[in-house]
Amino acid sequence: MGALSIRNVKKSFGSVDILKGIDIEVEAGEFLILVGPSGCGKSTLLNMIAGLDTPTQGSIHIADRDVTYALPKDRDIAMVFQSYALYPNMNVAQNIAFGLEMRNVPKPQREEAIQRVSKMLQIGHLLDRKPGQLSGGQRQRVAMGRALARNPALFLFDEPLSNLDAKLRVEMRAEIKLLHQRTRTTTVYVTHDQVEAMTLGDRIAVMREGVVQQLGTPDDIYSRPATRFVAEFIGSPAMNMVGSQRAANGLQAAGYDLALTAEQQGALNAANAAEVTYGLRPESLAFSDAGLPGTLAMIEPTGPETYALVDTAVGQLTARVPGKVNQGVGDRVFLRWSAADAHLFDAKSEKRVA
Ligand SMILES: Nc1ncnc2c1ncn2[C@@H]1O[C@H](COP(=O)(O)OP(=O)(O)OP(=O)(O)O)[C@@H](O)[C@H]1O
Repeated sequence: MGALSIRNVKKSFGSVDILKGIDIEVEAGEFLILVGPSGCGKSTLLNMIAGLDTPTQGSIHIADRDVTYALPKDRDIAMVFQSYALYPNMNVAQNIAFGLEMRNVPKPQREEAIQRVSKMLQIGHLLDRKPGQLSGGQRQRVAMGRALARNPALFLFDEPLSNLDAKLRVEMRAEIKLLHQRTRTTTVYVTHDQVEAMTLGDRIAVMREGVVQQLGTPDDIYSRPATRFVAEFIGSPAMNMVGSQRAANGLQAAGYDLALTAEQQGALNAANAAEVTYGLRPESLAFSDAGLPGTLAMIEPTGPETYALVDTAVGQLTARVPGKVNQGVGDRVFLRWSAADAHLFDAKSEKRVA
């Protein structure tokens, strides 16, 4: 059995069902991401793992122990929040050691823990400062230090980086990853940021309206999204979605034949879907001398690559091309792609067909 089992967990507030039966098994040492749009129930689920709330139905097991109704302090977990929740009157060392003191850990061991985590997080020079004398990134490091001092069985993070500016967020993200590589503490990390999800997670649970739509490795989620929602939620710019109909020899959108592989054709025949959403990641599109004709509507250079919005008969498509684009707005262009790069979804059920 795993380090954390979430079994058929449901949660309702009054008559509103917020979580609709969540099943997740987390292995020891794994870094699991819960990601999804605002209001999908990520924090509600995390709070139940932490013991800050109880499920309406189902159970939660940590290290094979049923903790569904156990108090947070009896769960051997440590939690890091978006708001650092440091004690303003205590210095950094006291903040780090506070949890240990509450558990009556003797002073020499507390000192040892302060040294260990402050070295790991490179905050040794800040131990005498109060939280008010620290930057946002330093505060978040102290909050992590406090959690690490305890050597918990399970680390829980609730959007820990969302209060930091963009540059610091990238730095702290790398630090959290390094920290996990070093400690291998089983971790559940809530975010609505798909880049954090992709870069940090061993596996990602993509949630929508209280349901896990897909649970898989970052590569599974990106390369084989199980639903249209997952396909559009992960990846930036978002996957292009073209509405299409079955035709005698494949798929058509606005009279244009969309290329299919033999395998996709077979899956389509088996799926019996009349309307199909044909998805193409922006990086799957390239400019060419022939292909789908269109007009360049907008050019967004980012430096290493350019996002080009192209108006075509099948709708506006975003292409993500390396380097610069030589053409200008209003120019006629042709888009080309490999059929194998297309993602097919049943337009009705929104589930992946191929
Ligand atoms: N105590 C509560 N009483 C009633 N409704 C609640 C309560 N707590 C949360 N909700 C509702 O449950 C839903 C899920 O909330 P939750 O905070 O889990 O979402 P989230 O995915 O973490 O979103 P965010 O990214 O915005 O934090 C929301 O619609 C929220 O309004």
